[in-house]
Amino acid sequence: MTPRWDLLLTHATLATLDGEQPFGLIKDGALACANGRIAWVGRMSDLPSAASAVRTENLAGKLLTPGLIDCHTHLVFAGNRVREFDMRLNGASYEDIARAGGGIASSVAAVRAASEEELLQQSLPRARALLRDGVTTLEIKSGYGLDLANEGKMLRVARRLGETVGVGVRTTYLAAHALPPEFTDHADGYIDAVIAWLPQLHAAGLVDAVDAFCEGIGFSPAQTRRVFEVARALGIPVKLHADQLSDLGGAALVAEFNGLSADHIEYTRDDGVRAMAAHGTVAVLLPGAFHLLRETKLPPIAQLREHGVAMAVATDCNPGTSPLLSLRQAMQLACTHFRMTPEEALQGTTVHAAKALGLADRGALCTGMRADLVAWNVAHPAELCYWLGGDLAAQVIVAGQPSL
Ligand SMILES: O=C(O)CC[C@@H]1NC(=O)NC1=O
Ligand SMILES: [Fe+3]
Repeated sequence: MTPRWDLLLTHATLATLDGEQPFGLIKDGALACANGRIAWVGRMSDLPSAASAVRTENLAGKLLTPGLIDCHTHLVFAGNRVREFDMRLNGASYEDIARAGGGIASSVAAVRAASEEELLQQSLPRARALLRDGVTTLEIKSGYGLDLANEGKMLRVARRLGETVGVGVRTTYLAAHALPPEFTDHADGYIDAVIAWLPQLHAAGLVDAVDAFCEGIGFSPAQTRRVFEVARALGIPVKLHADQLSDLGGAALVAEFNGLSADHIEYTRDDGVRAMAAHGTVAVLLPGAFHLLRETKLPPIAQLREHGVAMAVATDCNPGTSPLLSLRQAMQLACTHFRMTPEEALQGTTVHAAKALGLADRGALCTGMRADLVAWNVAHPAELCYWLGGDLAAQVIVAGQPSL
């Protein structure tokens, strides 16, 4: 039977992220889409001669990759915190600012004051900026509402962003991000509330995963564990802001719950890496926050490689530690600061990022996967980590449809 495709892209340099070749590279390749899925991928010389498509486009050697997946963002927020940026340039630490009532708390006030529509309108430009730079799936966390109504507002805005911009969105409930003013000095009572709100938000279809900020200026391992136990009882996967500023054993804790990912992990020790390897927990590396905070403690990249822990890379787009609007820039920082290879960085924003979100239908150029694709104005995948800035995405295709 002659295949009848919707779209056929020819003469492309395919970075499939599949197979034995570095980047899964196929020179002079072709890829066909049908009904939003990849229907055929391979060498031009193997293309079925009778194949035809509604639209055929010759990419003339351009690089074609899977759509990029930003697996860790706080993209929904109001206002910004440029003043803190200036304070940090003058020597204040992230903790100093948080303890002085700035930091996350100031974003909480702004989100609570914003309507759902205002929050959507302020967040749309950030989602569109990431899309223009090749992102076709976004994870978006709550965590600036810190009460039921405002956490729900954030999660609804996250869902609406996906519908409005036309990208895939996975939501993460991060009410355990900071202590709201009404619970000052009463962290355990706030965790009771965080746990109480979860079933209702999950029943409303707003929660795909649960996260917490396990840190000296966040919540303790014991408080984190309480949240995770309720998530597990509800069948919701977990992930964790783990060991970012100190070693609290966060990576081992989220691995114990078969967590999707441990994120940041600058201070994670070998036992945490081994636990992640044993449980298939992905390491999500966030070089934007490392860079903006001028952190010096590197995540345990060598141990992650040694133990075969999948490494993802994300923007951590947020107004405090990582106002980063380019996942490609995060890849560049991951190579420059963390010495990841360009192949590891691209794996980190495709196949490994999909794993960090529990998604098996995207992240590589394989038959049957979602036809989320980016055609780039470059010839080799390493250039995605090489160029700083620039407008490299020639076409972004989501579920087989051009999105730009
Ligand atoms: O500063 C913010 O607004 C969020 C910072 C972000 N959240 C977290 O737990 N760690 C981070 O880097
Ligand atoms: Fe974060």
